Amino acid sequence: MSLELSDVTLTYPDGDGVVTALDRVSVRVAPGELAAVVGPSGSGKSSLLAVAATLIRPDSGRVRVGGVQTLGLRPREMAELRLAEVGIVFQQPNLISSLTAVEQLMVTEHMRARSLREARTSAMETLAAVGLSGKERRRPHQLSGGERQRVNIARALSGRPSALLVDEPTAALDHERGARIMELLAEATRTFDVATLLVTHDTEYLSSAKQVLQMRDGRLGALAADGLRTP
Ligand SMILES: Nc1ncnc2c1ncn2[C@@H]1O[C@H](COP(=O)(O)OP(=O)(O)OP(=O)(O)O)[C@@H](O)[C@H]1O
Repeated sequence: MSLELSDVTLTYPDGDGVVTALDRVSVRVAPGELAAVVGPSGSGKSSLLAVAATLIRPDSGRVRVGGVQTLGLRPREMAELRLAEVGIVFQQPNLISSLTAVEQLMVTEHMRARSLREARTSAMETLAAVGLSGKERRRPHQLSGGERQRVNIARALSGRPSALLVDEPTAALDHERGARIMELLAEATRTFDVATLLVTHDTEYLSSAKQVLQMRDGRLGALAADGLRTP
């Protein structure tokens, strides 16, 4: 089940007028596919992620996640859909300092009303899939920056979402670690058959992306060698 935004427009109030953060944006990401969106600061990348994550309702247009059309859903139904179908990787891992890696995942597993035993088994499997076998009982301060980012990614994948939304995953990492995290995201996208939409300033790691799109002034187009080509 893919992630699909069709003709999405989002405005924010700005004094007497409005700012158009997303201007008739359409994008479709298939399961197992990674799409990257690049664009300058203020172009609308965070707004795109927030709408795709069902955190913000657009003014117009349609958002479909995990086969569900979100238009017309009540806030509670949106929250349930988000919990079941959406994984979000924030730029900062925001791990809880007193919890071990496996416990970080179990917190979100438990929110999905799983038994503790099921939650632990699933959390261990997910950590293994991101290369953290043997480090399940470490707390955040006992992990490297890259390993903390892996726990962050594993936590977002732990509910087996249909869509994975990733905000600037390489921003705080050096070149080698940044490249490894992008490879991991590409691999996890295939392993978990998830539709991954990633936004980034970094244009150097885009080879793992199936689609590369460019956001400019709220409009999304294919990234062409000669600049923006609107669809
Ligand atoms: N809550 C808000 N109220 C008013 N305007 C906003 C709000 N959030 C964002 N904007 C405006 O919407 C536009 C898009 O912002 P957005 O945060 O989506 O850009 P971005 O590409 O993610 O930027 P950055 O790379 O700097 O994080 C910008 O003009 C921004 O000033």
